[in-house]
Amino acid sequence: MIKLEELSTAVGGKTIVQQVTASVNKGEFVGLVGSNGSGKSTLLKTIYRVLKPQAGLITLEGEALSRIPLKETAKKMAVVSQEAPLLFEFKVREIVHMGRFPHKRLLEPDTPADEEMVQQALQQVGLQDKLDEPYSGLSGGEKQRVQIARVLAQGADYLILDEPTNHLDIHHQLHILELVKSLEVTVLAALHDLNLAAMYCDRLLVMKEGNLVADGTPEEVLTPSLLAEIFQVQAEVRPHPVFNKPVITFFPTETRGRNHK
Ligand SMILES: Nc1ncnc2c1ncn2[C@@H]1O[C@H](COP(=O)(O)OP(=O)(O)OP(=O)(O)O)[C@@H](O)[C@H]1O
Repeated sequence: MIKLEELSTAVGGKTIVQQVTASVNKGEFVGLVGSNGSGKSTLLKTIYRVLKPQAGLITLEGEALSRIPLKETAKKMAVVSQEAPLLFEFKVREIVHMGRFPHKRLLEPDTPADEEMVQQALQQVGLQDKLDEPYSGLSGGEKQRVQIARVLAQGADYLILDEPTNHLDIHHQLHILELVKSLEVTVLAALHDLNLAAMYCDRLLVMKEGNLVADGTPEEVLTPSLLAEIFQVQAEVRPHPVFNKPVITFFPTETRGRNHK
């Protein structure tokens, strides 16, 4: 379980995340949603320890995160972040092997078991053919799938994903979210596509201007009034005809009301 207690984070002297109290229970797939600039990435960066909390506490399985050595955190928590600048040229297999680093001593060579995990992870994201290709030559969506493969190879119980599907076509969006869901790990993922969030998440946390303003199941949270408040859009929410999850239909701004006299 990841627990946030009154968590605040400042960037450049400005408090961005404001006193967020929330939890991600073991085995849950929790979506983090909110408008651009609402603080989702900043909150996730604080959880994966790129940023230090300004105030408050984060615990992982009951232990204060700040007291857990970074390498131990990496064994438990894998991250797909938005920015992954690479200064050197790596092959796809080398990127995925990086997922094994937390499990090894410095300069310890890769074992056949590591190699098998790497190959299996690439197979799971459908990129086994790209094993020896340069990472920099891949498309944005392929790079994102390699990052997911790295996370799979890491074998962590907690996944922190910052918009893990924003470069993917619809087939791969569904495939990756289904794959992540099937792992039965604990997931906290910032997602922009609210219909996908509704389909895959057990619970949604909604951010607005750095505050957590809603926390509940997709059915509880994704109401027309919340969508209007958070995203300034008019929308209709109905249950999915097969899966019974909420499906949101948005009304384009310029035709708002035209067909609904
Ligand atoms: N390094 C930084 N320096 C200054 N301001 C920052 C920095 N990082 C984030 N911010 C500010 O913090 C706010 C929240 O940004 P954050 O990236 O956390 O939002 P987000 O909800 O993830 O947005 P998006 O949906 O656009 O990815 C924004 O106003 C942003 O400008």
